[in-house]
Amino acid sequence: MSDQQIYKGLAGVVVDTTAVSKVVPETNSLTYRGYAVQDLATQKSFEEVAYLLWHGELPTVAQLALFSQRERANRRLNRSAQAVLARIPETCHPMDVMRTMVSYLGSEDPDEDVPTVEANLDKSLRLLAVLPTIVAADFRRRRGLEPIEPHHGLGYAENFLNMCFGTVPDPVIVDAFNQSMVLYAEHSFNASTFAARVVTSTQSDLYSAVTAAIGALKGSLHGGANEAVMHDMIEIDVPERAESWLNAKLDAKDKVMGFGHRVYKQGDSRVPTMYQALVQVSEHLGETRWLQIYRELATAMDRRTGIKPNLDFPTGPAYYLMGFDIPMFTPLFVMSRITGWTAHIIEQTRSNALIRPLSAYDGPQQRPIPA
Ligand SMILES: CC(=O)SCCNC(=O)CCNC(=O)[C@H](O)C(C)(C)COP(=O)(O)OP(=O)(O)OC[C@H]1O[C@@H](n2cnc3c(N)ncnc32)[C@H](O)[C@@H]1OP(=O)(O)O
Ligand SMILES: O=C([O-])CC(=O)C(=O)O
Repeated sequence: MSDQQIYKGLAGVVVDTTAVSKVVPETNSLTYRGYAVQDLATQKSFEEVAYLLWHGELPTVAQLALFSQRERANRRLNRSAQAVLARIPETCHPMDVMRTMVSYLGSEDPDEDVPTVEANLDKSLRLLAVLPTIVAADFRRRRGLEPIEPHHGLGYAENFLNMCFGTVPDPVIVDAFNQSMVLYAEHSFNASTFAARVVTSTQSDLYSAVTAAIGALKGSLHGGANEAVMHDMIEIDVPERAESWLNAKLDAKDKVMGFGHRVYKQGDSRVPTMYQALVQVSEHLGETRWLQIYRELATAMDRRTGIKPNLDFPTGPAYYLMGFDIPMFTPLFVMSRITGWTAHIIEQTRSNALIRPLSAYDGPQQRPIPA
């Protein structure tokens, strides 16, 4: 065995600087470009936060108007992309659709010899605008429904919800959805963002980096946890069963999805805001079963392990209550995190160094090929 220090999972390793966001687990704080995420979630639209992440400052009224105009103008999925979507089997996971569609869109958007910030910002905006159209069309086709065209008179959240459900829901739902988009948008060097930065560091293109990030987000230790949370809650079924279900899970040494975090050990800074959004949605709809299971599980988990919920824990039931099918939850995360990923891709491009760590070899010693 080597005597080199191993940083398994890169835990605790600082690999670069970033000006996009700051996570301070000790004070339970998360800021995007210096603004507290709780303030952004409750006071700003997702479009404003996207602008902030990409440009470093919140938009003026005129800048936001121009940004929204460009976002609205890029929402339609062209015919060739619609045809690709129609060819992807409905039996696959919707995250496979996301990965394939982003890869396809990359083939329609030519690379520059040397990617400029401006060109990458344009590509990022096109993805921000069109991903909701893809998610909504995929959601509807799985229900045997025709897609609904984007509505240029509606903001990002209203338009997306309208494309999914054929109606703009009550402002309570729109607001909770907007908050989830803001809270999911960015989180420093998480696994999917790091995957995007690794791909970018080889001087590959933005679509390749986003495709890799989608693959990383799909896993249940990362974005896929929001789906797993809801499957678990449905299995638990009634609040009274939450504690015994949890104990059986922990006794079997299984992970409980939606709990724990690589960086936060005293609780995820985004959870209180999303929990309030979940409360609002539950009370508005008069359906508090999932909220009660949430409380029972969180209390029992804390009592037994001290491990706290992460953001995927409240978003799971919130998205379910909003009417989304469970396999669509992680694609919703993609719609939001496209902003953080691309902000990091642009930052990595500006100040690049090939990402290539070392490994300590622990295989067989050198040996001759058998005769
Ligand atoms: C938006 C997001 O991506 S947030 C993350 C979403 N992912 C999940 O919710 C999946 C469930 N959670 C987990 O698997 C983990 O907490 C992770 C992967 C997120 C972070 O884990 P790490 O920092 O690598 O810590 P690690 O997995 O080593 O856990 C440390 C200890 O806590 C335990 N632990 C951590 N999370 C959990 C959990 N969710 N359920 C049960 N035990 C847990 C581990 O079993 C381990 O115990 P041990 O020391 O006795 O072996
Ligand atoms: O930071 C992480 O490791 C995971 C996470 O919470 C996120 O990506 O939002």
